[in-house]
Amino acid sequence: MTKASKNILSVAKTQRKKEEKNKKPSLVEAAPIAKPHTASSKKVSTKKTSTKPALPPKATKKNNPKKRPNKIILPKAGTVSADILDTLFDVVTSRRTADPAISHSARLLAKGRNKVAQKFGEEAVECLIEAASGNTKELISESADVLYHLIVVWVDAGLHPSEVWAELARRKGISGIEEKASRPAENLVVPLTTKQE
Ligand SMILES: N=c1c2ncn([C@@H]3O[C@H](COP(=O)(O)OP(=O)(O)OP(=O)(O)O)[C@@H](O)[C@H]3O)c2ncn1[C@@H]1O[C@H](COP(=O)(O)O)[C@@H](O)[C@H]1O
Repeated sequence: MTKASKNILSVAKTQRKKEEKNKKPSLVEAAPIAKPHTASSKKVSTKKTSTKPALPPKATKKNNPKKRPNKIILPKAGTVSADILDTLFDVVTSRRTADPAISHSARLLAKGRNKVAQKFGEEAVECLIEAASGNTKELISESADVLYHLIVVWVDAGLHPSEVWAELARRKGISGIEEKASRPAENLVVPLTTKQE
């Protein structure tokens, strides 16, 4: 190596160190970096150092793929639609004939209607406990359990989600208060006991 190229290498290293000190590289920047365009490097690079490879980036915690832990990227709230319920229904339906040894849905469905209904009730109670306790994070998890087990109930009952969606659509725009007031008088529940008795 000539004295001139040693000097260039030394200038490049110092420059790179300065740059790394001033900013944290992103994953995109982890690609090999080009040599800095200093006046001296430009002058000589066309002759003696043009064939030399660029210096590899220094491994840091952020750009070293060997040290980066595998991250599971979960969908963010707002990026998944309720269509996932229809997909889940199709999956659980397909499990009716699956091996109970490898499918929780198959195992549950094989236990019969009472067990399916009981599991849904248990999950609903767990959900309401989290709601009443104000535990938002746990409420998300328990709500997902409730929806899954409700879908198992539907599969067991031979009911298609579109029937429930249609019922919700029918109710759209009808206030619950208005609907209750329009019920026939015989449907009103009369208390069996009163405080006067
Ligand atoms: N969303 C769910 C889901 N939510 C909860 N669970 C399971 O429901 C079970 C509830 O646990 P519990 O201990 O309360 O109930 P348990 O194991 O029946 O116990 P016991 O009450 O009988 O004593 C757990 O095993 C959970 O993993 C679910 N299992 C499956 N799904 C979905 O259903 C798909 C099909 O699953 P498999 O049928 O297992 O292939 C999966 O890909 C998921 O998308």
